[in-house]
Amino acid sequence: MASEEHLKLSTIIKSTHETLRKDSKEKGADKAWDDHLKKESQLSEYANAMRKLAEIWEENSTNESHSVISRVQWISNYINSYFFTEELYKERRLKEERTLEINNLPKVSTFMEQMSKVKLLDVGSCFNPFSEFANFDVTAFDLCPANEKVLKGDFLKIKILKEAEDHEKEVLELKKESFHAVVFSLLLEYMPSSDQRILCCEKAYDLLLPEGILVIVTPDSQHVGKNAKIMKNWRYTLAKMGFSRIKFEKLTHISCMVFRKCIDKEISRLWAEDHKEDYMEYRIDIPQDFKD
Ligand SMILES: C[S@@+](CC[C@H](N)C(=O)[O-])C[C@H]1O[C@@H](n2cnc3c(N)ncnc32)[C@H](O)[C@@H]1O
Repeated sequence: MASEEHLKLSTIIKSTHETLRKDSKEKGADKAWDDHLKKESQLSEYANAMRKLAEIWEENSTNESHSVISRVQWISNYINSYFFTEELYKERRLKEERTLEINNLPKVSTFMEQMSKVKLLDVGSCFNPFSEFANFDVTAFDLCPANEKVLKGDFLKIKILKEAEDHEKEVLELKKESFHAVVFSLLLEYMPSSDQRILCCEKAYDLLLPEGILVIVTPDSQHVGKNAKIMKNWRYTLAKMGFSRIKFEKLTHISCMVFRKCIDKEISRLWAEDHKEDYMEYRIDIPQDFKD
Protein backbone atom coordinates (compact mmCIF):
# COMPACT_ATOMS: atom_id res chain seq x y z
CA MET A 1 0.00 0.00 0.00
CA ALA A 2 1.29 3.45 -0.92
CA SER A 3 2.02 5.69 2.08
CA GLU A 4 0.66 9.22 2.39
CA GLU A 5 4.15 10.59 1.64
CA HIS A 6 4.38 8.39 -1.45
CA LEU A 7 1.00 9.62 -2.72
CA LYS A 8 1.94 13.25 -2.10
CA LEU A 9 5.18 12.87 -4.07
CA SER A 10 3.47 11.01 -6.93
CA THR A 11 0.89 13.80 -7.16
CA ILE A 12 3.67 16.38 -7.63
CA ILE A 13 5.05 14.34 -10.54
CA LYS A 14 1.68 13.72 -12.18
CA SER A 15 0.46 17.29 -11.86
CA THR A 16 3.70 18.66 -13.39
CA HIS A 17 3.16 16.44 -16.44
CA GLU A 18 -0.53 17.29 -16.65
CA THR A 19 0.04 21.05 -16.43
CA LEU A 20 2.68 20.91 -19.14
CA ARG A 21 0.39 18.91 -21.45
CA LYS A 22 -2.51 21.27 -20.79
CA ASP A 23 -0.37 24.39 -21.40
CA SER A 24 0.97 22.81 -24.55
CA LYS A 25 -2.55 22.34 -25.92
CA GLU A 26 -3.37 25.96 -25.13
CA LYS A 27 -0.24 27.77 -26.29
CA GLY A 28 1.73 25.22 -28.33
CA ALA A 29 4.46 22.86 -27.14
CA ASP A 30 7.45 25.19 -27.71
CA LYS A 31 5.98 28.13 -25.80
CA ALA A 32 4.69 25.82 -23.04
CA TRP A 33 8.18 24.31 -22.76
CA ASP A 34 9.96 27.68 -22.55
CA ASP A 35 7.50 28.86 -19.89
CA HIS A 36 7.94 25.58 -18.00
CA LEU A 37 11.72 26.07 -17.82
CA LYS A 38 11.20 29.42 -16.11
CA LYS A 39 9.29 27.80 -13.23
CA GLU A 40 12.40 27.09 -11.19
CA SER A 41 10.67 26.33 -7.89
CA GLN A 42 8.31 23.85 -9.57
CA LEU A 43 11.26 22.15 -11.28
CA SER A 44 13.10 21.81 -7.96
CA GLU A 45 9.99 20.51 -6.25
CA TYR A 46 9.68 17.89 -9.00
CA ALA A 47 13.36 16.91 -8.74
CA ASN A 48 13.13 16.55 -4.95
CA ALA A 49 9.94 14.51 -5.24
CA MET A 50 11.56 12.17 -7.78
CA ARG A 51 14.67 11.75 -5.59
CA LYS A 52 12.60 11.08 -2.45
CA LEU A 53 10.45 8.55 -4.32
CA ALA A 54 13.62 6.76 -5.35
CA GLU A 55 14.74 6.65 -1.71
CA ILE A 56 11.38 5.20 -0.69
CA TRP A 57 11.63 2.61 -3.48
CA GLU A 58 15.14 1.73 -2.40
CA GLU A 59 14.02 1.20 1.21
CA ASN A 60 11.21 -1.03 -0.05
CA SER A 61 13.15 -2.81 -2.75
CA THR A 62 11.72 -6.16 -1.73
CA ASN A 63 8.29 -5.02 -2.92
CA GLU A 64 8.03 -5.91 -6.60
CA SER A 65 5.67 -3.03 -7.41
CA HIS A 66 8.46 -0.57 -6.76
CA SER A 67 9.84 -0.18 -10.20
CA VAL A 68 12.80 2.19 -9.80
CA ILE A 69 15.09 -0.67 -8.84
CA SER A 70 13.81 -2.87 -11.58
CA ARG A 71 14.24 -0.27 -14.32
CA VAL A 72 17.78 0.66 -13.31
CA GLN A 73 18.61 -3.02 -12.95
CA TRP A 74 16.96 -3.94 -16.25
CA ILE A 75 18.89 -1.22 -18.09
CA SER A 76 22.25 -2.10 -16.57
CA ASN A 77 21.71 -5.84 -17.13
CA TYR A 78 20.92 -5.31 -20.79
CA ILE A 79 23.85 -2.94 -21.36
CA ASN A 80 26.18 -5.47 -19.74
CA SER A 81 24.94 -8.35 -21.86
CA TYR A 82 25.08 -6.27 -25.05
CA PHE A 83 28.64 -5.03 -24.58
CA PHE A 84 30.27 -7.56 -22.25
CA THR A 85 28.78 -10.82 -21.03
CA GLU A 86 27.03 -11.99 -24.20
CA GLU A 87 28.58 -9.50 -26.63
CA LEU A 88 25.22 -9.23 -28.37
CA TYR A 89 26.55 -6.41 -30.54
CA LYS A 90 28.67 -8.95 -32.47
CA GLU A 91 25.63 -11.08 -33.37
CA ARG A 92 23.79 -7.99 -34.56
CA ARG A 93 26.77 -6.84 -36.56
CA LEU A 94 26.83 -10.14 -38.48
CA LYS A 95 23.10 -9.93 -39.14
CA GLU A 96 23.43 -6.37 -40.45
CA GLU A 97 26.38 -7.29 -42.65
CA ARG A 98 24.23 -10.02 -44.20
CA THR A 99 21.43 -7.51 -44.84
CA LEU A 100 23.88 -5.21 -46.63
CA GLU A 101 25.10 -8.10 -48.75
CA ILE A 102 21.60 -9.36 -49.67
CA ASN A 103 20.57 -5.86 -50.69
CA ASN A 104 23.75 -5.15 -52.66
CA LEU A 105 24.64 -2.26 -50.36
CA PRO A 106 28.27 -1.22 -49.78
CA LYS A 107 30.18 -3.07 -47.05
CA VAL A 108 31.07 -1.27 -43.82
CA SER A 109 34.63 -1.69 -42.61
CA THR A 110 34.89 0.31 -39.37
CA PHE A 111 33.09 -0.86 -36.28
CA MET A 112 32.77 0.11 -32.67
CA GLU A 113 35.95 -0.66 -30.77
CA GLN A 114 36.03 -2.97 -27.76
CA MET A 115 35.79 -0.94 -24.57
CA SER A 116 36.50 -1.54 -20.88
CA LYS A 117 33.84 0.94 -19.74
CA VAL A 118 30.60 1.88 -21.40
CA LYS A 119 30.33 5.61 -22.06
CA LEU A 120 26.75 6.19 -21.01
CA LEU A 121 24.68 9.35 -21.37
CA ASP A 122 21.71 9.41 -19.00
CA VAL A 123 19.28 12.06 -20.20
CA GLY A 124 16.73 13.26 -17.64
CA SER A 125 18.81 11.51 -15.03
CA CYS A 126 17.38 13.44 -12.08
CA PHE A 127 19.50 11.76 -9.35
CA ASN A 128 22.03 9.72 -11.37
CA PRO A 129 20.93 6.17 -10.57
CA PHE A 130 23.76 4.72 -12.72
CA SER A 131 26.61 6.30 -10.76
CA GLU A 132 27.06 3.13 -8.70
CA PHE A 133 28.00 0.89 -11.64
CA ALA A 134 31.77 0.49 -11.93
CA ASN A 135 31.77 -0.43 -15.63
CA PHE A 136 29.80 2.64 -16.70
CA ASP A 137 31.41 6.01 -17.34
CA VAL A 138 28.29 8.13 -16.87
CA THR A 139 27.43 11.61 -18.08
CA ALA A 140 24.18 12.38 -16.28
CA PHE A 141 22.20 15.47 -16.96
CA ASP A 142 18.82 16.95 -16.30
CA LEU A 143 16.80 20.15 -16.61
CA CYS A 144 16.92 20.37 -12.83
CA PRO A 145 19.51 18.11 -11.18
CA ALA A 146 18.47 16.53 -7.88
CA ASN A 147 22.07 16.26 -6.69
CA GLU A 148 25.59 17.45 -7.50
CA LYS A 149 26.45 14.31 -9.51
CA VAL A 150 24.10 15.51 -12.27
CA LEU A 151 24.86 18.27 -14.78
CA LYS A 152 22.24 20.82 -15.77
CA GLY A 153 20.98 21.01 -19.34
CA ASP A 154 18.03 20.88 -21.68
CA PHE A 155 18.49 18.05 -24.15
CA LEU A 156 16.15 19.74 -26.62
CA LYS A 157 18.57 22.68 -26.83
CA ILE A 158 21.86 20.83 -26.64
CA LYS A 159 24.24 21.40 -29.57
CA ILE A 160 25.96 18.37 -31.06
CA LEU A 161 29.38 19.26 -32.39
CA LYS A 162 32.41 17.54 -33.87
CA GLU A 163 34.38 18.80 -30.89
CA ALA A 164 32.71 19.86 -27.66
CA GLU A 165 33.90 21.66 -24.53
CA ASP A 166 34.08 19.75 -21.24
CA HIS A 167 31.49 20.83 -18.75
CA GLU A 168 31.45 21.23 -15.02
CA LYS A 169 27.92 22.25 -14.14
CA GLU A 170 25.89 23.14 -17.21
CA VAL A 171 25.86 21.24 -20.52
CA LEU A 172 25.36 23.28 -23.67
CA GLU A 173 27.07 21.01 -26.16
CA LEU A 174 28.07 17.38 -26.55
CA LYS A 175 30.42 15.61 -28.93
CA LYS A 176 28.98 13.77 -31.90
CA GLU A 177 29.31 9.97 -31.86
CA SER A 178 30.91 9.89 -28.43
CA PHE A 179 28.65 7.52 -26.45
CA HIS A 180 28.13 3.75 -26.45
CA ALA A 181 24.73 4.01 -24.77
CA VAL A 182 22.11 6.71 -24.29
CA VAL A 183 19.41 6.15 -21.68
CA PHE A 184 15.95 7.75 -21.69
CA SER A 185 14.41 6.38 -18.51
CA LEU A 186 10.94 7.92 -18.11
CA LEU A 187 12.13 10.90 -20.18
CA LEU A 188 10.06 11.03 -23.36
CA GLU A 189 6.64 11.25 -21.72
CA TYR A 190 7.77 14.34 -19.77
CA MET A 191 7.79 16.28 -23.04
CA PRO A 192 4.39 17.32 -24.32
CA SER A 193 4.78 16.86 -28.08
CA SER A 194 5.71 14.20 -30.60
CA ASP A 195 8.11 16.65 -32.29
CA GLN A 196 10.06 17.18 -29.05
CA ARG A 197 10.30 13.42 -28.44
CA ILE A 198 11.47 12.89 -32.01
CA LEU A 199 14.10 15.60 -31.62
CA CYS A 200 15.42 13.81 -28.52
CA CYS A 201 15.73 10.50 -30.39
CA GLU A 202 17.42 12.18 -33.37
CA LYS A 203 19.93 13.79 -31.00
CA ALA A 204 20.57 10.43 -29.36
CA TYR A 205 21.25 9.01 -32.82
CA ASP A 206 23.87 11.69 -33.52
CA LEU A 207 25.53 11.21 -30.13
CA LEU A 208 25.84 7.44 -30.40
CA LEU A 209 28.69 5.60 -32.01
CA PRO A 210 27.55 3.21 -34.74
CA GLU A 211 26.43 -0.02 -32.98
CA GLY A 212 25.69 2.00 -29.83
CA ILE A 213 22.30 1.62 -28.17
CA LEU A 214 19.44 3.87 -27.12
CA VAL A 215 17.62 2.38 -24.13
CA ILE A 216 14.10 3.70 -23.59
CA VAL A 217 11.93 2.96 -20.58
CA THR A 218 8.39 4.24 -20.63
CA PRO A 219 5.62 3.88 -18.05
CA ASP A 220 2.92 1.38 -18.99
CA SER A 221 0.71 -0.34 -16.45
CA GLN A 222 -1.69 -1.71 -19.09
CA HIS A 223 -1.62 -5.25 -20.44
CA VAL A 224 0.89 -5.77 -23.25
CA GLY A 225 -1.59 -5.46 -26.16
CA LYS A 226 -3.22 -2.20 -25.07
CA ASN A 227 -0.54 0.17 -26.38
CA ALA A 228 0.80 -2.18 -29.04
CA LYS A 229 0.05 0.12 -31.97
CA ILE A 230 1.78 3.04 -30.28
CA MET A 231 4.83 0.89 -29.55
CA LYS A 232 4.91 -0.44 -33.12
CA ASN A 233 4.78 3.12 -34.39
CA TRP A 234 7.77 4.04 -32.19
CA ARG A 235 9.63 1.13 -33.72
CA TYR A 236 8.76 2.34 -37.23
CA THR A 237 9.75 5.96 -36.47
CA LEU A 238 13.07 4.99 -34.93
CA ALA A 239 13.76 2.64 -37.83
CA LYS A 240 13.33 5.58 -40.23
CA MET A 241 16.01 7.37 -38.17
CA GLY A 242 18.52 4.53 -38.47
CA PHE A 243 17.76 2.50 -35.33
CA SER A 244 16.74 -1.11 -35.23
CA ARG A 245 14.79 -2.32 -32.21
CA ILE A 246 16.64 -5.25 -30.69
CA LYS A 247 14.75 -5.77 -27.44
CA PHE A 248 11.26 -5.15 -26.09
CA GLU A 249 10.09 -6.29 -22.69
CA LYS A 250 6.92 -5.41 -20.87
CA LEU A 251 7.26 -5.38 -17.07
CA THR A 252 4.39 -4.72 -14.66
CA HIS A 253 4.50 -0.92 -14.82
CA ILE A 254 6.96 -0.15 -17.60
CA SER A 255 7.94 -1.11 -21.11
CA CYS A 256 11.68 -1.44 -21.73
CA MET A 257 13.13 -1.11 -25.22
CA VAL A 258 16.57 -1.12 -26.80
CA PHE A 259 17.33 0.43 -30.18
CA ARG A 260 20.63 -0.18 -31.92
CA LYS A 261 22.26 2.40 -34.20
CA CYS A 262 22.78 0.27 -37.31
CA ILE A 263 26.10 0.15 -39.11
CA ASP A 264 24.25 1.71 -42.07
CA LYS A 265 20.98 3.69 -41.85
CA GLU A 266 19.67 1.88 -44.91
CA ILE A 267 19.34 -1.34 -42.91
CA SER A 268 16.65 -0.07 -40.58
CA ARG A 269 15.06 2.06 -43.30
CA LEU A 270 14.57 -1.02 -45.44
CA TRP A 271 12.94 -2.69 -42.43
CA ALA A 272 10.64 0.32 -41.96
CA GLU A 273 9.54 0.22 -45.62
CA ASP A 274 8.81 -3.51 -45.41
CA HIS A 275 6.87 -3.28 -42.15
CA LYS A 276 4.96 -0.03 -42.63
CA GLU A 277 1.27 -0.40 -41.83
CA ASP A 278 -1.40 2.07 -42.91
CA TYR A 279 -1.67 3.82 -39.54
CA MET A 280 2.10 4.35 -39.17
CA GLU A 281 3.56 7.84 -39.29
CA TYR A 282 6.85 9.52 -38.35
CA ARG A 283 5.66 10.31 -34.83
CA ILE A 284 6.31 9.42 -31.21
CA ASP A 285 2.97 9.56 -29.42
CA ILE A 286 2.19 8.44 -25.90
CA PRO A 287 -1.19 7.22 -24.60
CA GLN A 288 -1.72 10.48 -22.67
CA ASP A 289 -1.72 12.45 -25.96
CA PHE A 290 -5.10 10.91 -26.75
CA LYS A 291 -6.75 11.87 -23.44
CA ASP A 292 -8.46 15.25 -23.11
C1 LIG B 1 10.26 11.06 -14.53
S1 LIG B 1 11.84 11.76 -14.31
C2 LIG B 1 12.85 10.32 -14.56
C3 LIG B 1 14.11 10.34 -13.74
C4 LIG B 1 15.03 9.12 -13.92
N1 LIG B 1 15.51 9.03 -15.28
C5 LIG B 1 14.33 7.83 -13.51
O1 LIG B 1 14.15 6.93 -14.33
O2 LIG B 1 13.97 7.74 -12.34
C6 LIG B 1 12.07 12.67 -15.81
C7 LIG B 1 13.27 13.57 -15.74
O3 LIG B 1 13.56 14.05 -17.06
C8 LIG B 1 14.00 15.40 -16.96
N2 LIG B 1 13.85 16.02 -18.29
C9 LIG B 1 12.71 16.16 -18.99
N3 LIG B 1 12.94 16.76 -20.17
C10 LIG B 1 14.27 17.01 -20.23
C11 LIG B 1 15.13 17.62 -21.19
N4 LIG B 1 14.64 18.11 -22.32
N5 LIG B 1 16.44 17.71 -20.92
C12 LIG B 1 16.94 17.22 -19.76
N6 LIG B 1 16.19 16.63 -18.81
C13 LIG B 1 14.86 16.53 -19.03
C14 LIG B 1 13.12 15.98 -15.87
O4 LIG B 1 13.66 17.15 -15.30
C15 LIG B 1 13.03 14.81 -14.90
O5 LIG B 1 14.01 14.87 -13.89
